[in-house]
Amino acid sequence: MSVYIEKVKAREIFDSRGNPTVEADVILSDGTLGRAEVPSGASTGELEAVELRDGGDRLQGKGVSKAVNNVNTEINKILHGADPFNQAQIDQAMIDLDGTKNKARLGANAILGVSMATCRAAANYQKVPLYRYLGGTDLELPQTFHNVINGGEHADNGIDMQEFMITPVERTSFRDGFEKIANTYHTLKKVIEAAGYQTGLGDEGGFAPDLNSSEEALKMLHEAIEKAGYTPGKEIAIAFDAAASHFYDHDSGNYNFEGTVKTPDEMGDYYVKLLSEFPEIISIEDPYGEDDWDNFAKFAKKVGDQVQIVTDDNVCTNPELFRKAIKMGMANSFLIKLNQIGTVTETLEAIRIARKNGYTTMMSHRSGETGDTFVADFTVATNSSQLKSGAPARSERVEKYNQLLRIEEELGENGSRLAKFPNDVDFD
Ligand SMILES: O=C(O)[C@@H](CO)OP(=O)(O)O
Ligand SMILES: [Mg+2]
Repeated sequence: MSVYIEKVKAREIFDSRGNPTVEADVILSDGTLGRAEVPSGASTGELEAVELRDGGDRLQGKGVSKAVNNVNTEINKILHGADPFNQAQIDQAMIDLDGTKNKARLGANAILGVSMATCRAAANYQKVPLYRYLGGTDLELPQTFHNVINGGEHADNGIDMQEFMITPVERTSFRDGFEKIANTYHTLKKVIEAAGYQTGLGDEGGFAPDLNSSEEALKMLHEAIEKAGYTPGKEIAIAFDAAASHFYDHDSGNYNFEGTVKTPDEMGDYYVKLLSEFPEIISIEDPYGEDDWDNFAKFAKKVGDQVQIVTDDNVCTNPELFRKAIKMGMANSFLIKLNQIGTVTETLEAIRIARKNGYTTMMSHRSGETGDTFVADFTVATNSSQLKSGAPARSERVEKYNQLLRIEEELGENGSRLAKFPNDVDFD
């Protein structure tokens, strides 16, 4: 082996919500550096790998010095001399060192930082872009989903559903699609202002007007698409992440949704009504709570042939949980978040399982983000076809899209393939 890992080290930096998070460096024996920053979620699934926080409370600005220390001591010790091109071996060594099922001892934030930084160091050593190092050839640019109205745990307003997204359908290039999204975003601001609401932003850069209903948010999106000069469903479509665990009542099994109590069936009727009112809705994420697998599966079976149903909080990018969901037929799409599982290798395994079983994959940022664009390269490298990374505003979100613009340029604007929704999968 000509080059090996000389040193691994980490430090505490801050994320887009002003909370401490981990940055990891992997330094190779020839001095090559790979660096990665770890994002952090708010609406986290119960079964996510553990983000190690000093004092344990993830949203109170608590530090990550324990996770940083684990990188600088134990992880540094076992990875010294390791082959940076053997990603699977490196990830497995950290999993074994941790010794728990959910990375609770060393912290998924510690392990993921090193896992991603290793990919970067290897790519830098070979002097190839990250997406090439991880993905090789035959790559496509994803369809992007932009959260432009924020609710739920991402905003302080009366909307219970978490994310209202717009996505470009008909587009001649990635750039063309992104320009259409930016135009719609600017028009949406005017629509919200005209209706007399504030246009302050939520965690993911979308507007957070104090509306009282999700339906009202969808109406505004519909109006903004039209006023921007596009046809809803043709050039620009709509998707939402209900993140329903947030309004699920575990005791009664009902949903406390925007001033009403709905049974699971009533919740389903509500979504069906939204689908008929807004036929431009093409994707629904987490319509049911994370403990409500049966109703989730029932709903997916009912409408899954007409709309993409994405599962996030229930399955947490965990290959084992993916298998359970597939057996139950509980959705037709998986959300993919690196830090829910904690290593690059396990994330690749989750994507492979999804693909083999005809599920689409939507790659995702976290609501607490950094300037790191790893997720953009990773989406292209894995041909994940879909990426949600927030609004076309605020640099921790936009940098991911800017990276995709650069990748499109590198691949050759006319020669690059654009992902087709829904990832060439037939929902029937
Ligand atoms: O629920 C989600 O899909 C994510 C990302 O948008 O939010 P968070 O990072 O807060 O879990
Ligand atoms: Mg979600």
